[in-house]
Amino acid sequence: QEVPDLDTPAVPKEKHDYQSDVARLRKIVINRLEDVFIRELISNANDALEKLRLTALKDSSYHYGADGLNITIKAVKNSDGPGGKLIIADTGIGMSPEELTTNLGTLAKSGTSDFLARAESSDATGQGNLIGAFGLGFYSSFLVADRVYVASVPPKSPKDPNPTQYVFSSSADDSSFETYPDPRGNTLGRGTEITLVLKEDAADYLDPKNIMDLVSKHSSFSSTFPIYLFTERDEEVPVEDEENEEVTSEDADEAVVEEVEEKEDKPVKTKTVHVEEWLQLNPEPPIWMRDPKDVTDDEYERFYQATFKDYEEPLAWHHFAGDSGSGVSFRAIIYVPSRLDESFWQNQGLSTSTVDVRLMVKRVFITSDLGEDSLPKWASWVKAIIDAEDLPLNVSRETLQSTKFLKQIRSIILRHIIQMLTKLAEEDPEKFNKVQEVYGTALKLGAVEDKKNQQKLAALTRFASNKRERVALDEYVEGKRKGQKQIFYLADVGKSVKALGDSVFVEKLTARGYEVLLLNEPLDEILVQNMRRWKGMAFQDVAKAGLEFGDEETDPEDEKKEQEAQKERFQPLIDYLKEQAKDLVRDVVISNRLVTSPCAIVADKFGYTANVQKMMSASNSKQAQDPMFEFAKKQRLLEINPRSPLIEGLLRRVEQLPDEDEGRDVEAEEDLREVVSILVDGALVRSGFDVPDSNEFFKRVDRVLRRSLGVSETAQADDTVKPAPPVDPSLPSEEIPDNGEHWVDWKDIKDKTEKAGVELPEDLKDKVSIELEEIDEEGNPVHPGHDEL
Ligand SMILES: Nc1ncnc2c1ncn2[C@@H]1O[C@H](COP(=O)(O)OP(=O)(O)OP(=O)(O)O)[C@@H](O)[C@H]1O
Repeated sequence: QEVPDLDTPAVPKEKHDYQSDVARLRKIVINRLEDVFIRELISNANDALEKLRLTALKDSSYHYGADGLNITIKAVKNSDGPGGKLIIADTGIGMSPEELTTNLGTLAKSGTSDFLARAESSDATGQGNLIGAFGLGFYSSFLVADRVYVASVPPKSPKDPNPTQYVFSSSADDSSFETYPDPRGNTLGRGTEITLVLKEDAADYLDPKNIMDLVSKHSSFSSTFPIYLFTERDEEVPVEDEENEEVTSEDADEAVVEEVEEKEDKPVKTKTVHVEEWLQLNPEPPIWMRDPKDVTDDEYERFYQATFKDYEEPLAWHHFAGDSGSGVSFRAIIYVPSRLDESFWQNQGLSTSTVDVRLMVKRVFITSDLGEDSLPKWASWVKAIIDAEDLPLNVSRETLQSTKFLKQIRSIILRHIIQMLTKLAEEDPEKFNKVQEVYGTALKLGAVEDKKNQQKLAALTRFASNKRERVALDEYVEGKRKGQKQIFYLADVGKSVKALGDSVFVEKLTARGYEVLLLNEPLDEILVQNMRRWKGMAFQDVAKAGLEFGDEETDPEDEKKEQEAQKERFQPLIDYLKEQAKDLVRDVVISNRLVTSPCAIVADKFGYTANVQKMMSASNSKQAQDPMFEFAKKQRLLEINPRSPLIEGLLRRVEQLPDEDEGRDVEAEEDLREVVSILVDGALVRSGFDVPDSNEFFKRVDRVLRRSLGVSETAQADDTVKPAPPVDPSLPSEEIPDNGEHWVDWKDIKDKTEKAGVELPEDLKDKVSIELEEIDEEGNPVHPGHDEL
């Protein structure tokens, strides 16, 4: 039966304006020719089919019956000239007239403006990727089509037992679109048919071979439903036996003798037939159902890109089958994307996006919303597809919840992602390094937050150290020195690893060959404090009291004696320092951690390290004003290095101070106090703390410098300054011409100001004369001979 054309002038049409973003978007898309359109349309068709299947699962009044769920592609060449149409149809959920208008005429997606900004500003390269990445699906049709018709009709339902098929029509350069009832009537029964009237230069897409290539390149994984391509060809087929027999039987009598010969010689009669065939383009079972041995890396990558709409390749994946423990067997693939979304650290709370974990039952997509069982924050970047074999197919989310399966999925995925990364660390260190670069901090977050998996996750974390770029805790333990019972670390958020390595606290450990973890990420210190020990070794902050090398007992007897002697010898200095620095530290001790530095400030066991103190002050929380904070702040020790010549010199000076009955030398005492105070402040800075009063500190440094240079301590700098001249109200206000440029080139100013003077505009030059005179601070002329000017 002849159907009226899709677009007849007789039909009354409703005209709509595109939402402005859509107009912007179409401009970008249309100007960049890419092959992605077919992938986008297939992916939309797949979504529509999935939606229908889900709806039918939940609502039994919908059924898709025996007519199947599929996607078809058909190229139709123009009979009267070059060019033609490409028709992509699906038997999915379809769209009502209102849906045609809202879905295709508006962009509701939140990321769209962002995309527009990026796409408009970037150059043409990689646009296909961008389009794919942002899934701007339907509009990519205009890459290849001058005009696009979308005919669509929703399935019959009790609410609408007789839905009308509607058409959306728009040309590539229109800023509006039309909708109208399809003049052909309801030709689809159910679903959507997209007709692309191909541009002249897109005629290649009329060749089925090219479409086959494209689909296998971009879309073989975009759909779990069969994709059929219409093919037609002329074929020479042998004429049917019956006909042949008819011919031979006529002259059967004569032919008997020569039968054999005749059969060989006589050309087989053939005829040309026109064969039309729907060829399935994706005959393979879905990738997760296949044996991992038979799936190539390329297939895994393309499947990932198509399913999770990521234009980059995944870093790693793991394909496995298993049993949930509650009797549900499943197959799954989990992927590690090559980058962590920028929003990862910004989003508060649990955030898994809708495509991240796709739960299927017997190949049927059920949900990607695991609700309260979604992955914990640290693993929220995992992309997974999981297909359960034996759940009842009519599962709704509610019944799913009660099957315990969702909860199990969560721990299954977490377990496997940890297993996979652990294996990767052992077998492919290079790739694991990449994983570290992207997910290092997320894994640390996991080790802090996911108590159940803490040990395994902590084993996957890596830290910088004074010996290696990256070290695992287990590697640290392996490399420990004899007797060593502590894992040494120094933490200072934001400092470079090098600066940490150069710290006074690390110098001795480095010199003696101990490994020190250099922690500069916010989560590092939280993690080690949270875990307290690893494989029986306690974490020890090297900036804190309690540092033990573990070989102290084995020190030879005479060495111990020497230490005792040292303590005795330095006692006068220790007493003196204790008194001088009593506001800053609780005690003064001889250090076992310094090599070349004269002294350092060390946090007591329960005091705050510089790092913690900084974080607390910066957070400006109530905590910082808490008296406990003040108390903990002072829980510090001043450690002095007996081998430093400076300390040795200081000891001599303290000993030389005349005591009360000898008559005090006030000046010498003052001198010494100043030196000590600078030394202690220096130690604070060197140990990462702030000096209590930096003005005082620099004044003292200033005085000591004067003394060492032999400059008078009381001589004042000439502190007269030239006051800023007032504005003369009798002159017109100075106007700075606004030429739109607000940046002034410093060089211009310099050239012009080399000589004092005033630049007059050309037209004023002979009308105005200006005299300049130099004035002093009080505003009096400096050169009485100014009238010579
Ligand atoms: N074949 C189709 N059947 C039913 N609805 C469709 C079809 N194609 C598009 N739509 C509807 O039009 C909307 C817009 O499609 P478009 O491709 O522009 O974006 P999208 O599919 O939402 O995004 P993405 O491509 O990232 O999934 C879809 O969300 C869907 O509701």
